Amino acid sequence: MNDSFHVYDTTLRDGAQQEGLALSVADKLVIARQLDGLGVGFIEGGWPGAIPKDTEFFERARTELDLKHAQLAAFGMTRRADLAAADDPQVAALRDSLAPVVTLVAKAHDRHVELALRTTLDECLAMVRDTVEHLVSEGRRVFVDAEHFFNGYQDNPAYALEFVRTAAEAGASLVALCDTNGGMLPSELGDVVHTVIERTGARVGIHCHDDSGCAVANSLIAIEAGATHVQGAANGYGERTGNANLFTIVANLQLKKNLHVVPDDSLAEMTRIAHAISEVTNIAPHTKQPYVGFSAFAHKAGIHASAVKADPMLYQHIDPEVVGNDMRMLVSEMAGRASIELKGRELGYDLSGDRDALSRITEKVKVLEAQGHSFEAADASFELLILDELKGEESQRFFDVESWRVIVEQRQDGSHMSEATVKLHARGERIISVGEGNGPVNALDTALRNAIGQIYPELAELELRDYKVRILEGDHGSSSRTRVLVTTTDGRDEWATVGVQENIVAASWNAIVEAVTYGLLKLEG
Ligand SMILES: CC(=O)SCCNC(=O)CCNC(=O)[C@H](O)C(C)(C)COP(=O)(O)OP(=O)(O)OC[C@H]1O[C@@H](n2cnc3c(N)ncnc32)[C@H](O)[C@@H]1OP(=O)(O)O
Ligand SMILES: CC(=O)C(=O)O
Repeated sequence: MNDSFHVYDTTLRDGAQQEGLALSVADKLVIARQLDGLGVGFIEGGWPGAIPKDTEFFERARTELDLKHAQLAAFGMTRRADLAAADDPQVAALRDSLAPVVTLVAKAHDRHVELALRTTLDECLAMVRDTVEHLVSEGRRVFVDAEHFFNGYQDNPAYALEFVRTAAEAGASLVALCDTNGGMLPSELGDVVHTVIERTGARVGIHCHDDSGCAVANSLIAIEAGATHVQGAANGYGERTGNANLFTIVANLQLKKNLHVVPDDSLAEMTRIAHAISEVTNIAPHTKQPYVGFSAFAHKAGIHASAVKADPMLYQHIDPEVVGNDMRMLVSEMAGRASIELKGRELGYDLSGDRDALSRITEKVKVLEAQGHSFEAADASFELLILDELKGEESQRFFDVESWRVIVEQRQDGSHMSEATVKLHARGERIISVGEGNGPVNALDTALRNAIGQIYPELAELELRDYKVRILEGDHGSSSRTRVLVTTTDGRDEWATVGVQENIVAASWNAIVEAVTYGLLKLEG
C-alpha cells in the first residue's frame, strides 16, 4: 500500500447512511472484495459496537476476507464526556473489532460541542486526546474525522486548529477534515486546507459531502492544497445528496493529476466494479455517472459522430477503455450518416462504402422518429432496418401475418383473461393459432409463438423480459400515438425492439413481431 497518499473508502459506513440502502453482512463482504479489487488503501467497514451487523462484519472479515490491497478501518466516536477511554464500551468495541485502523469521529465545531455534546471545548479536546492515546497504546493506527471542520473553522478557527493539533499530538496518523454538511465551495475550502496544514503541520485528509454539488471538486482542491488522504464512497452513495464519489476522484487523480493511486489494471475494472456494487446495493446504476456511467461515452448528435469517426478523442475527455467503459453511438432523429455508419460498425455491419444506403437509412430513421419511434433504446429494430436496406425486407421475413385479434374478458370473480388469435403464413403453410394470457399483449405473444413455434421450435427459448409503454403527443388523450419498447432474451443475450401505433395493442404487436424476427435471425446465426 502506498502510504504517502491514501484512498480511503467509506461505502460500507457513510455510504450505507443513504436513504433506501440497507446492506446485509454478506453484502458488505462482497462490496469489500470489489473495493479491494479496485486497489483502495482502506475500507471503512462500519461502526462495531453501535450497529450489530457491523460488529459481525469485523468478526467475519477476519476469516472471510482475504484483502490484497486494503486495510480495514473500524469507525466510531471518541469516549463519552466524563468517562475514561479504557472504560468506554464504544471504544472497547472499536478496539475489539481487531481492525488495524480505527477512525474516530469527533466534533471540530464549537457549536456542536455545546449543543450536541453538551460539554466544554476543553473536555471535547480531552475526549479526542485520551481516545487516540488509548487506541494507539493498544497498537491501532488512528485516523480522526474532524466532523463539521469547515463550518467550525469559519465560526471558531482557534478551536478548529487546536482540535487538529490535539489529535496529531496524541498520535493520530492524520486528521480528515470533514465538510459534513456538504455546503462548501472549492476555492474557500482549498484555502482552509492550505492554512490548516501550514498552521498545524499535521497530516490532513479530506472527507466531503455533495450538498452543494461540489464534493468531488472540493476533494480535488483539498488535495491540491496538500491533503494526502481522500475519503469517498462508491457511486457517490451517502446520506442526503451523498458522499464524494470515490470512483470519480480516483479516475481524476490517476488520469488528470498524475497521482498513481490504484494499479492501472484495476482502474480498467472500475466500470465493472461500479456496476457490480450497484447489483449488491440494488440501486440502479446512475447512467450519467462520470467515467463509469452507461451514458458516460454515448454520442447522440450527428455532428459529434462525424468528428468521432475521424478521431473518438475529438468528443471524449479520455479513452473509455482506461476505466473499462465503452463508447456507444445512439441512433435517433439527431443522427447523420456518420452516426449510422458508426452504429452499424458497432453492430457488425460495414456501411462505410455505401453512401446511398447510409443516406437512405438516415432518412428512414428521421421519418420514423418523427412518427414516434425511438431507436436509441431499440438496437434490434435499428439492426432490422439496416438489414431491410442491405438485403431487402423479403429476405428476413420468416412469416407473413394475415391477421390477428385479441379479446379481453372480465369474469364473474373479477379476474381478467385475454385470448388472442393469430393467422399467418410460414414456409408455405397457413397457420391459425390461439394464445391465452393475463393481458392482451401476453396473449398475442403466446399466440404468435404457438403459431410459428410449430415451424421454428427454437423459438421456445425466447422470453419477453420487459415491456414499456409511453404515450406520445399527450394532448390528444386516448387517440395519442403509443410507443412500446419490448426487451426479449434467448437466455444469453437481450435485445430491444420498438413499435409505434395509435392503438396500444397494435404498437405492442409490432414490437413483438420485430422481437421474434430478430430472435429468429439470431438463432439462424
Ligand atoms: C457525520 C457522521 O456521519 S457521524 C456517523 C453517524 N452514524 C451513526 O450515527 C450511525 C450509528 N449510530 C448509532 O448506532 C447510535 O447513534 C449510537 C450507538 C452511536 C449512539 O446511540 P445512543 O447512545 O442511543 O445516543 P443517540 O444516538 O441518541 O445520541 C448520540 C450520543 O452520542 C454523543 N456523541 C455524538 N458524537 C459524539 C462524539 N464524536 N464523541 C462522543 N460522543 C458523541 C451525543 O452527544 C449523544 O449523547 P447522549 O446520548 O448523551 O445524548
Ligand atoms: C465523519 C463524517 O462522516 C462526516 O463528518 O461527514
